[in-house]
This record gives sequence, structure tokens and C-alpha cells, in this order.
Amino acid sequence: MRIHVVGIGAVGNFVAFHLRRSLAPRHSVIALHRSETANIIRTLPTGGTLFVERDGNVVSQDGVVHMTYGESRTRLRRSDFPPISMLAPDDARAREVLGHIDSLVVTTKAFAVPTIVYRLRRNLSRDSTIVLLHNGMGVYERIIEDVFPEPSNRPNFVFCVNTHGVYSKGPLHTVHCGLGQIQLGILPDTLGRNYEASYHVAGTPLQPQLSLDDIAGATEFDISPRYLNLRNTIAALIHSPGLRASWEPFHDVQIGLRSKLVVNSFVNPVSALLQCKNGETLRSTYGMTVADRVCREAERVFRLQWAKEAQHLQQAGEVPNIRPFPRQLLAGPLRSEIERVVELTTPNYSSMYMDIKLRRPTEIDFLNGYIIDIGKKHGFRPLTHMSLAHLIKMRTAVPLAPQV
Ligand SMILES: CC(C)(CO)C(=O)C(=O)O
Repeated sequence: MRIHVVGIGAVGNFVAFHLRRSLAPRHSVIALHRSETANIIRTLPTGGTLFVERDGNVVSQDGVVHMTYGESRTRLRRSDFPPISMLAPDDARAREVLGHIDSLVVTTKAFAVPTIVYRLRRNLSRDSTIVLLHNGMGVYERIIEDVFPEPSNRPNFVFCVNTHGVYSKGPLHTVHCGLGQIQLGILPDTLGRNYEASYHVAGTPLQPQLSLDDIAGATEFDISPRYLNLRNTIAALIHSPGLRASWEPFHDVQIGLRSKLVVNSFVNPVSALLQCKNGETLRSTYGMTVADRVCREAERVFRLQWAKEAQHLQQAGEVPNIRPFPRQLLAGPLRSEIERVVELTTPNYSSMYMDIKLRRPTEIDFLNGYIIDIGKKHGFRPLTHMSLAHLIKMRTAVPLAPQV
């Protein structure tokens, strides 16, 4: 198989590193770069070697193929790069024109994802699998609206909740500072295959299991590339020990995504505005009050969203599929989750802290912005989220003075 990773920052480098480490050499891992980044990589003394650092130990990984992406399907010639480290010895095809992308892991910032998928649209088809590994929510909706409006032509999509703490020490060098995990959930098939069939079979044992055979059976005759690529992608990710990834029912991942959304909607803007470490966001009663309000408003928005979805299911005659509002999305458990993450990442700087510090665009529209949009759609204005989002936009418009 060929697995492409686009957005080789801290997370992308981490994912490409671990995939290359665990996959057999006959499979290719291809890192896709913007031409500016490719130019930087060309000049690195270590070539295309990837590095991941943990507790001060730096481990290197060769064999990831580096290519640029763009409208013109630019091919990077071998002579563009220092030899050896850039080239997987087994991978002659990957050095050709980009071609069809079977499997794409997108690890860029949320706001960049729709544009990247759009740019790669000619390399993608309904046989592709796209893994979305970003902070926040609302990106998928933009992708399908802008790039894949027709459901029957849509690739498979995998949503992720990533709790690994990573930051970039330089190009192709990730520091893994918080051991987390990655939950993967596959969006239901637009063509009707039930990827979770074994899990939902009535009368299953106490611990129901998802089965890769429900995606594409190992003994299935004449298997469609759509399902084979999805199966291979999930298998590659969950069998890569360093990623600590697990495939879970989509319903659970949707809850995980919302819970993490609320954590990020508090920690990220507050730490960015105060220019403080994560641990400091809850150090005063003022911080705690803001966290309480963020959670209460989020619960209200999620309840409205849940009720609307239940109404749709009812109208479609799918009453057995209506589930009660999940406990994890009540304000209390959301607040405890914020505390847990703040405690775990006390000495860390959030990604938005770094974005503001380095005067980069932030992901606010996909964090608090998502909660605001859903709230407004249902006639509720979440004022604390609105204030945090406004303040971040003000901070972006009036950037921090450069440090002297
Ligand atoms: C959980 C948290 C806040 C850790 O820093 C994070 O995900 C981020 O910085 O984006």
C-alpha cells in the first residue's frame, strides 16, 4: 500500500515516523510538502530523515519518501534531494507523478484542511480513504460542501481524537512530550456497507468487537478498492505501536471529539490570550468560572444538536437508533475533563499559545467557532465562547509585539 501524509508539522512527522517504522518495506509512506517546505527540507544536513524525541532520546527514521503537492502534480526529481535518506529503496512508483491517492492522512491545522483536500481532489476518488487528524470540528462539513458534494463520489472519511502531546523542534523533528492515544472512527459508508456490523449484532458478548472483515473480508472475492484501501489504512494505523491508535465505534468517537473540542475551547484561547502555560489557565477562581461557563454553554449546544438529530431519526422512522444524550457531554464531566487535561499538560504551551506567539492564524473558528455556529443554528448564543473567539480575533488583528 501507499499511504500519504500531508502537513508535516509536529503531528504529521510523528505519524509518518511511526507508520514507516511499523509498515513492511514493500509499503510506502509518502510525506507531502508544500514547495516552500520541500525547499527547506532539501537544505537539511540530515536529508529526509525523520526524528522523534522522547524524554531526551532522539530516534531517527529513514525511508519516508518526500514529495510536493499542488495543482500541477509536480514531481520532485531524485536530484532535487540529497540521496539515500530521501528515498525508500523499494519505492520506484512513489517518485513518479503523485497519481491516485489510496490513503491520505491530513495532519495540518484545521483551517488548511479543506484547501489541501481541494488541491488534491484530482488524486482522490471514492476509492480513497481520508484520515482527518486535526483539532476542532466542522472541517468535514466544509470539505464535503466544497469538494465532494455528491455522496456517492465521496471518499471514506476517518475522524480522529488525538491526545498525544507533541511539538516541533525544527523541520522533521517532533518532540513527543505527552503520551496519549488516537481514537479512530469511520464515518458511515455513503454506499451502505456497515463497517460496524459485528459490533452491533444483537446478542453479542459483553465486550463487542469491531472487525476489519466488516470493512473488507479477508476472503471476500473481487473486493472493491474502496473497501480494501479503508481496511489497509485502519490496519496500518492500529498496528503501529508508537501511535497507540484504536478503531472505535463512530458514535463513541463523535463524543470524544466533542469532549476534546470543549477542552480546546477553554485551554487554547485562555492560554493564548494570557500567554501562559496550560496549568495556569485554572489557577485562579476567575479561570475556573470561565471553564464552568464554557462547559455549561457547550452542554446546551450539544443538547440542541442531539435533539435535532433525534428528530431527524424519528422522522426517518429510525427510532431504535435514537440514543440518550451522552453523560460525557454534561457540563460536570466536561469540566472534569478540562481539569484532567490541564493537570496532564500543566507545563505545556497550547497550540494556540504558539500560534499567537508566532503570529500565525489560529484554529478558533473550528473550536469555539464551531460551538457558536451550532448554537446559533438552534437559536442559542453561547456568550462565553463568543467572547473568547472575539478576543482571539482581536489578538490576531493586533498581534503581540515582537520580543526584544
Ligand atoms: C490539549 C491541548 C490544550 C494540549 O496543549 C491541545 O490539544 C492543544 O494545545 O491544542
